[in-house]
Amino acid sequence: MREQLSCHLRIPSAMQAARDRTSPAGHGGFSGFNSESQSDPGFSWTSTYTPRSRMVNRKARSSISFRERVAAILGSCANCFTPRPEVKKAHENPPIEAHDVSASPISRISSTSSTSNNIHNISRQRGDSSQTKSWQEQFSFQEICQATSNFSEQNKIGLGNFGTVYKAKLRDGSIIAVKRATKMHGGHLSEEFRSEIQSLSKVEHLNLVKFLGYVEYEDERLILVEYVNNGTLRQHLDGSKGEPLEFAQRLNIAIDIVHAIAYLHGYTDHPIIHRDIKSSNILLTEHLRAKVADFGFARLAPENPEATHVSTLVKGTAGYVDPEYLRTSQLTDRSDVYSFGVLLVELVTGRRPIERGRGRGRHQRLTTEWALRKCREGFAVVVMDPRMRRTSAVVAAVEKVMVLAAECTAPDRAARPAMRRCAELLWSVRRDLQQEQQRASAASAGARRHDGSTYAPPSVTSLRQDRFQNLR
Ligand SMILES: Nc1ncnc2c1ncn2[C@@H]1O[C@H](COP(=O)(O)OP(=O)(O)OP(=O)(O)O)[C@@H](O)[C@H]1O
Repeated sequence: MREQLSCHLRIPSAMQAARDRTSPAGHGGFSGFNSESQSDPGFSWTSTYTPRSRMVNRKARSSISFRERVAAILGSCANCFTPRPEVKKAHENPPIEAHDVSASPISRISSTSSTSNNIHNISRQRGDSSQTKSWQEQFSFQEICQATSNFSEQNKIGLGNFGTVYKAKLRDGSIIAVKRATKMHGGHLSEEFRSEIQSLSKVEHLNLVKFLGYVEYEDERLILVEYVNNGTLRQHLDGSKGEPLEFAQRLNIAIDIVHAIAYLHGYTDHPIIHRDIKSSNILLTEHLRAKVADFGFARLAPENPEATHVSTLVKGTAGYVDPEYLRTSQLTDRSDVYSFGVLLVELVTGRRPIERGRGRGRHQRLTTEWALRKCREGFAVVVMDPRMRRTSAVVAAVEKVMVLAAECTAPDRAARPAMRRCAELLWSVRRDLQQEQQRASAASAGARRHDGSTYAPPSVTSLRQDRFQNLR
């Protein structure tokens, strides 16, 4: 753990360089990395696919120390391109009743204080001279009690392994999310760890949930993060939130996710591995922008450039964990790529990685295995979430995404593409889809103009089975 912590501390020195590589554009991509300029990379059909999704004992996760959980959540970060934390204003959210709580005297400390105390502030200096005013968030346990109406049921928004998540309204009207550790996660936080928190809090990206601060008070441990107001991707795929997502929206979400993870992996010479990429860790904004949350298991990639992995206790979520990581306990950025591949299948099918309710045996229960088998047989259209509209353009795009998913989930991690490569591929899929849809709508308009008939898109049966022919 000590080694891990020391790795974390080196991040900020290279932060600016990493920032520079990140595009301010929403679904755009990396700067200096123009999606339009990418030639259609096509797909190399060389990977072999024999997914071996396995269960991970979730109980093992509860043994994770508070330190480890916090360390990681911290990557939940911020938008590099705005001067202020993008917290929701009161008028955008249901009001939260704040009432007084009796609390022990709380003293404030600055983020630079070296004294042990119960309040921790994160200050961020912005390099942009137009945004010279650095901002500093200060939080006390008492304030958070008030902001959450004393951790009322009404303000409870979720429950995870770390603890309970609450919505909180700060005095300035901002809305944030507060993760309150269950007491078993308690423990004293060292100065070293506080310093680490300060460091990791500087990892910022539009598609990462911002870390705002933390509070340590008696046996209470609170992590304060940006509130993202439109539920998790899993809730949307389950249909418990919002309208059914169309494929183009899912593709945009995948691209947001790939940007966030590629950013972490490309974080200077000390990449960060998320380790728990899953649909319930993807939060959506009202505009369906995705933000990757919960660095619950994050840790840094190998510090030594010659080292190819870090050895670690296997952690993650059943169905998403890289089988090679499970087998060897050796973690690389390609373990995140595996989880991302599973997530791609989830986006296309709408199903969870493990569908316990679907009959006996592995036939349909292991979604990735099932879906890729269907694709290899030429039935990509069958695996599509039935709530999505199907056109030939969409089916063609789905096929490409499924091929990428097959590559990402290749048993041999050396065969898996880097996240940056995944981004390039998804950009090209989106570009092709948009062009195809524009052509179709132009043809439709033209057809109506000339003869009054409506445009009939090509049959979806014209699947390009050859895409999958080399996938085993
Ligand atoms: N920043 C946030 N903004 C809005 N809602 C959030 C936020 N963070 C978490 N939530 C809600 O709280 C729930 C629990 O989140 P948490 O990160 O603690 O656990 P989880 O990711 O669902 O599971 P696990 O602990 O296994 O990672 C989420 O599913 C989500 O509904």
